[in-house]
Amino acid sequence: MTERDRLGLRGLLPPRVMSFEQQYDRFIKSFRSLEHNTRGEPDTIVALAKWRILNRLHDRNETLYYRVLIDNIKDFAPIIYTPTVGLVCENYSGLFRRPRGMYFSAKDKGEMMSMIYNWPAEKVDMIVVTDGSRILGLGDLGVQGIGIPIGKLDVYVAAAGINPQKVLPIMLDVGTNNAKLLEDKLYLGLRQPRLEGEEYLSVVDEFMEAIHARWPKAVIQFEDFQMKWAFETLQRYRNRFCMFNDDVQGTAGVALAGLLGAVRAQGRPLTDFTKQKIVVVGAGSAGIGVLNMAKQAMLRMPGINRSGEGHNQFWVLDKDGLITKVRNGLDPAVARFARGFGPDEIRDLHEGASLVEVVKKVKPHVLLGLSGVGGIFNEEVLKAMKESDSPRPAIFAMSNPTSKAECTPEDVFKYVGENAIFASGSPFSNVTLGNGRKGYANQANNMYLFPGIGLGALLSGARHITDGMLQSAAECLASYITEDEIRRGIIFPSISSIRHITARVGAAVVRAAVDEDLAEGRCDVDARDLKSMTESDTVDYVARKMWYPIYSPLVNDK
Ligand SMILES: NC(=O)C1=CN([C@@H]2O[C@H](COP(=O)(O)OP(=O)(O)OC[C@H]3O[C@@H](n4cnc5c(N)ncnc54)[C@H](O)[C@@H]3O)[C@@H](O)[C@H]2O)C=CC1
Ligand SMILES: CC(=O)C(=O)O
Ligand SMILES: [Mg+2]
Repeated sequence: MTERDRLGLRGLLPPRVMSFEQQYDRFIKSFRSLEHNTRGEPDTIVALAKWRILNRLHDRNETLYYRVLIDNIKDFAPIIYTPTVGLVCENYSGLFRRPRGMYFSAKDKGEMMSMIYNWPAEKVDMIVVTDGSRILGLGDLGVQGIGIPIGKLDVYVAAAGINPQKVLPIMLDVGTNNAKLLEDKLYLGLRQPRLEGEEYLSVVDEFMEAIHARWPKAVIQFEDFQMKWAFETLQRYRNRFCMFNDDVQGTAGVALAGLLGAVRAQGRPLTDFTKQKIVVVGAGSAGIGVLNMAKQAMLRMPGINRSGEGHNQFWVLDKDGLITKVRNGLDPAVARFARGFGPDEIRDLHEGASLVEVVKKVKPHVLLGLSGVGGIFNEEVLKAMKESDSPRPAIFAMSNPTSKAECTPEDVFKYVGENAIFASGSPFSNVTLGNGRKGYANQANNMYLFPGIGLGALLSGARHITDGMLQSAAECLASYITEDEIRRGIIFPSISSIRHITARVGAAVVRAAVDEDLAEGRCDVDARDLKSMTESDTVDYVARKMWYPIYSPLVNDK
């Protein structure tokens, strides 16, 4: 009541004061009754209804929203993140009620340095930016892609404890090539084809300079840019700004942790990673990111010729089938992984060979999908995986959202066998196998790493994010799982532990920055303080820095 008096609210609210706990319970109760009342309705209707009730809470009470999210992250991540966030982006024009974040468009050229000051918060720590050109596996969604930075930053708040007052979701609207959106009268973005070449880059350059001018210490995460711009912007900015590309670098670390888990699941030492035969379906920003990081990890292992010559454990397919050295016009990033034609190299395969042919001939240990093509690991492909040279064949169906997953866990345990290891980008339920055993549906999503990469980079005060920092993040995630869990087919921890995982990953990133002499520290913790911390001090420090949602008194009680 004192607070109401001091804020001039007496009479503007009903008399009874509800506690935080009561408000929390009331929300959860209304959420559960929504679940009950929509039982039997189509999945998309239910998903959007759940998203709406959470979004309304987000708009009116940030503290309660984030507490609800943190406490129920396993239940709510599929609503604010993949898969529902994909549906929200697709229907953004109809769902739009109020803006969130900032929108920089091609029309703002020359104005960005001043418009950045329109953002009302004094301080920004974490930025997620997209140009909407490749939203999950849903393609070019133009301005509607803003849902992705919003969802990613919700995960930052929940997992990394970034203060929600200091996050900024950003849409760079440079047009869209999606004909349906260009014709849609309700479409909220620029109705023009995407800028290309130098015109495109000059918009992104100006945007990056504007951000850097106002918040030089902010970490900038690039998200869901189409492949050519994902790689180009990463090369262009990674040594000049504190930025990373989550689809290329975050995904790679998560996939590497999963690949190492698959080696352990076979009861083999980690150094046997160099002998794994890995088929990757999808040679886009995510697939190539994974291949680069996996190759680097192999080259660090003992007994491997460090030039990497003669060592190609990967068979990579894109929409035109198996990629070989005779393919014309290959992007140099992809060409590194093209198969040659030596007797060992090609295994009776040919340029453009189909997935099923490749799996039958190679008998891979791992089949990893980042293709954006739902169901491409069909019955025939999965049955061929049963003949894998691994006693525990691993299938990673990493494309998002759920409709784009390369296969389901049910099909994997049915066609590949109960010993298979399964992981997917979007969440699936575990599968009940015979004898009361469980087939684990692991989630292999970059959400295990990006919050820790961003938080670690921020707290280290490093001016850029190096491969060493990313590698430490991946190794930290890989070592999180115990031998017993691995034996049972669990290769990723539960999303419920995301804060705990993020504190560790964040600390690993800080330590790597210290080791590379890049950590400058932040606020009252300087480079020397960071240097003097042990590993466990660093975990404590990172955990202590996490924001946690409670009502802070605005006035002190008498
Ligand atoms: N689980 C996770 O954490 C992540 C998942 N992803 C998912 O990965 C997917 C791909 O993302 P990007 O690599 O950025 O997209 P991209 O558009 O850059 O690449 C897609 C690749 O798939 C290939 N492809 C298309 N049709 C194919 C077919 N029928 N057979 C074989 N290959 C085919 C294309 O040729 C291209 O090489 C998306 O669905 C995205 O949601 C991306 C990042 C993280
Ligand atoms: C998870 C993610 O970043 C993607 O699907 O693009
Ligand atoms: Mg992404």
